[in-house]
Amino acid sequence: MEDILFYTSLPLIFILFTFKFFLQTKRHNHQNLPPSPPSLPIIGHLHLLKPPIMRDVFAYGGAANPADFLPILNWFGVNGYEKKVKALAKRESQPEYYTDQIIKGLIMVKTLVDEPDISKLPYLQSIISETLRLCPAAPMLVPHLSSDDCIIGGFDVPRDTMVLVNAWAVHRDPELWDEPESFKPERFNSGEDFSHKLIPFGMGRRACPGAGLAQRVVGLTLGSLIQCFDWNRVGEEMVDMTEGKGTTTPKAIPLEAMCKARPIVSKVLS
Ligand code: HEM
Repeated sequence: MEDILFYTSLPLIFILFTFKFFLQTKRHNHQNLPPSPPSLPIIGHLHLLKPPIMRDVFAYGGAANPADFLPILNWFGVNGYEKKVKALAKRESQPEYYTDQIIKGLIMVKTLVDEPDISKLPYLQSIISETLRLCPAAPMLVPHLSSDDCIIGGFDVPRDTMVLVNAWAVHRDPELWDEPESFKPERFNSGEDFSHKLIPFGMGRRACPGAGLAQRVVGLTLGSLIQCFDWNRVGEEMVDMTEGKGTTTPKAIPLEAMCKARPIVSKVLS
């Protein structure tokens, strides 16, 4: 008799246990919902992601479904998880809204860009290289002094002469660059060796020793800014790229831009 009671109670205990697990999962999911992103200036005409949908996508994406472990629960209608995911799928069906860009964003938003990712983002690197080509931070590099009599480009240069390298002109030389005045990051994807004509860090023994560090930090900063915010101009006019005076090519008119936090920012702030 005791045996019969024991064996008949086993499924009951198992179902109760599973139900408890289900309730815990439910509570856990609700507790872990990240807060909505803080409201930042909104750019009116940009099509923005809906934060509540994103919040639910991330919450359900990481949740365990009890019915996956015990399919019998589906017969009893204890499949709230599945219902929620199906309802979410209906809320998300806006084909005109889900452009390739948005879909790529949804896949990559999962985690914040980190230093090891930078080398795997060649187009980001190309954007940085093209920016340094057109706007080298030190357009005349740093003044050098010839340590001996020498000939540079056919010119006799006596010892102790100050030598300036016009990197700005080298970077826009039509003999060296195709469409030198155009901003074309893709030119760096050709596999060509640019080390002799792209010289924002100088070259040779006195080249910038911080080039590797600078490229990583700029890549990480730019990557994070693109990943975390939607950007736009403040008005209709294009950004004024006129160069101001100074050794480090400041912009004549400081850059002003509008940004709107993407949902991933809530992850950073929470
Ligand atoms: C985007 C960022 C940077 C740019 C565009 C840049 C550019 C340059 C340039 C053009 C030179 C002169 C090279 C020459 O005359 O041939 C230089 C020199 C130098 N840079 Fe940078 N640099 C950057 C970041 C850094 C960082 C992050 C560090 C240090 C951590 C650094 C340290 C130095 C030093 C010590 C020199 C003098 C090297 C020497 O005279 O032997 N730079 N840099």
